[in-house]
Amino acid sequence: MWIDRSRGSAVQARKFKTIWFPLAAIAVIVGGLALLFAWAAGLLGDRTTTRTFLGNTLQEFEPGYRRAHGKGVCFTGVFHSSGAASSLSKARVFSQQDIPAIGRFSIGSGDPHAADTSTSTVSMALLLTADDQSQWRMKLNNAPYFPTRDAEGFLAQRSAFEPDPATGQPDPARVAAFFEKYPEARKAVEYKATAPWPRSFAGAQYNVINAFVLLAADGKRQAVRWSMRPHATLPGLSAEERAKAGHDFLFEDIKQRSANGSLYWDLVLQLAEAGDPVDDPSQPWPPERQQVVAGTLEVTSVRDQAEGGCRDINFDPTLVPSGIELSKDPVLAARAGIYSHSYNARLREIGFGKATQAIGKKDGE
Ligand code: HEM
Repeated sequence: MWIDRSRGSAVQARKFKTIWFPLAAIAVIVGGLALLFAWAAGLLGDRTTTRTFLGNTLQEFEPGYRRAHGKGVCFTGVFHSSGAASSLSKARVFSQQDIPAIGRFSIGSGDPHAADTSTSTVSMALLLTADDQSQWRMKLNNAPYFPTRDAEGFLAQRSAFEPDPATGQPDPARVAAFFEKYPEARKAVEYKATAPWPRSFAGAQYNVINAFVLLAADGKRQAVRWSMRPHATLPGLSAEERAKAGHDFLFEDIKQRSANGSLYWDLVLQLAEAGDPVDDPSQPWPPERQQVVAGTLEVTSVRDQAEGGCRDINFDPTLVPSGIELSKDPVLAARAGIYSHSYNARLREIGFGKATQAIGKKDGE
């Protein structure tokens, strides 16, 4: 029998050209895209992504709560602008007299049920909505500065101070290596070791830490940081008082104080001068820098976070009104993505009915 071998190989070649080659090309493209997406999402390699900061809190966490500062309480009030900053920024918040405010007090712990004595970090989040519908969101901590010059330093610090399972203490060699890379962090660690423990949310000064730039109507730019300076002056907790303090003493205290009348904080702008480190949140500016009291926040009521209106707000500090701009501080830039990841996770859990406690329901309701 005669076999036309040349015809067979021509068929093979056509098959390769019309079927196998396109299939292989599609497989390479799809595989490449999958790898690219995995890399972009931080699932491949050891690149630092917004996910890296949240780690396993995206999966293994009490549903519906913030991935940090989970224990909090909502407040409402009014921001009374003094007008003193209106020449520095064209943002409406600096000229409108009374602006509705919603916010949140929280403690720094990730655990939404932590004892109030488990951390000395207390915080305020705030959203002001002016009559031109512009919004100013911010998050402030009682710490005066960030430990490290960049966001990766925050991760490095967390892992360096992780207790060694063998000793229950941080490994001194890892801590030393961290300080060698981030020498600026010594200042914050020493501050934390000696800083007073807050007695009340009402007496704490809350600091924005990252710098922003005010843009005036005449086009002038001024770098600033700001603080919420309390009218109440309260001493820190002594060690004995701390040992005796109840599990929720800060939250009980603020509910009681606000029931007795309004609570006040001045919004104090600190103006940078030439040469001040505007893009490094670990470096405070000299205390003698000019200050401007832009207005006063009056907190009129405090309510549980499950129903108080602040639960589903992302107080992302990069969402600023026209007249306030972001500095080039890398920690500020990193925070936007981190907060949006945490926000997406908790709202998704609420949406899928997994967050009974966080929304104030009992199991089975
Ligand atoms: C790389 C650094 C940081 C990381 C990884 C981080 C992480 C987080 C996360 C995951 C949340 C929960 C957000 C949500 O679900 O809405 C949060 C909340 C918060 N963070 Fe940060 N943060 C960082 C830097 C800072 C800085 C510099 C400040 C101080 C100004 C700050 C102040 C706050 C406050 C006040 C809250 C609570 C906000 C609220 O009540 O809604 N954070 N943080």
